[in-house]
Amino acid sequence: MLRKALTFTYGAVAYLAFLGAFLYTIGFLAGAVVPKDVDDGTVRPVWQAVVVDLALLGLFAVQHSVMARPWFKQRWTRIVPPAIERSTYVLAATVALVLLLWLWQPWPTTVWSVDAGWARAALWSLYLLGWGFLVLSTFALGHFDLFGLRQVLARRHAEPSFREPPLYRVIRHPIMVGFLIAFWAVPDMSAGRLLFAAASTAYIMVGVRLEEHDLKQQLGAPYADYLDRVPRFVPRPKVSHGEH
Ligand SMILES: C[S@@+](CC[C@H](N)C(=O)[O-])C[C@H]1O[C@@H](n2cnc3c(N)ncnc32)[C@H](O)[C@@H]1O
Repeated sequence: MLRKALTFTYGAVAYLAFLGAFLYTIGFLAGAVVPKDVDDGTVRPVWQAVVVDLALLGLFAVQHSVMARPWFKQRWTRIVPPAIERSTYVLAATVALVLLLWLWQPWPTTVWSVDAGWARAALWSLYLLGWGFLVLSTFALGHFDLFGLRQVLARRHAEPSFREPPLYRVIRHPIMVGFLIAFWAVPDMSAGRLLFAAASTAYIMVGVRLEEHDLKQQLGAPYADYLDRVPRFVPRPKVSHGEH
């Protein structure tokens, strides 16, 4: 009974901590609502900001990539109970994200700034739409699975199974598309924010390939067929087959 309660509490704390860091990130990149955003802080020499920021992004990328690999999970679950493997991943991602938000060095030089009110409104709407699309996609794929809550409730590890909910029938990586929209749709782009967007985009391009490679190994023919049928990021126009 105690073990059950502890397992659930661990999963719930990991989820809520991630949710807090995630919501902070929306304000951090928008430069609104939160006390410290992407362009705030003491301005240091550019090379120092670039080195620190790339190291913080690199830490996040390494944590994500290594802990998501099947070989790592296999070894890791000999140490941590399988039921909390995903929650531990979520907690580690939260720590990496909080470090990034906390230690990020500003590079506030303006790269572009859109003046027209209508264009600013359109870009901000797109920004929020990107985050909204991302959250919606997590629910389409399995929100409670992705964040480890189902595993701590069922008290067991979830084996990967192929899923193709409606959004995933159009593109293979809607969550990543949500991130890409949110990273780039911004009326005021500083050099620091551009560094964040460019490095994160490069990481997403690598990360989805690693994920696809693993899923092809784990899920076999249905996923290989899915790779052939469904595009990665950009929906294919529907070809109408006329009557013959
Ligand atoms: C953060 S999600 C990102 C999913 C996808 N790349 C996206 O952008 O929407 C990563 C997890 O989704 C799982 N996943 C991705 N596509 C899947 C599919 N079609 N069926 C089942 N699991 C999938 C991966 O195994 C991984 O654990």
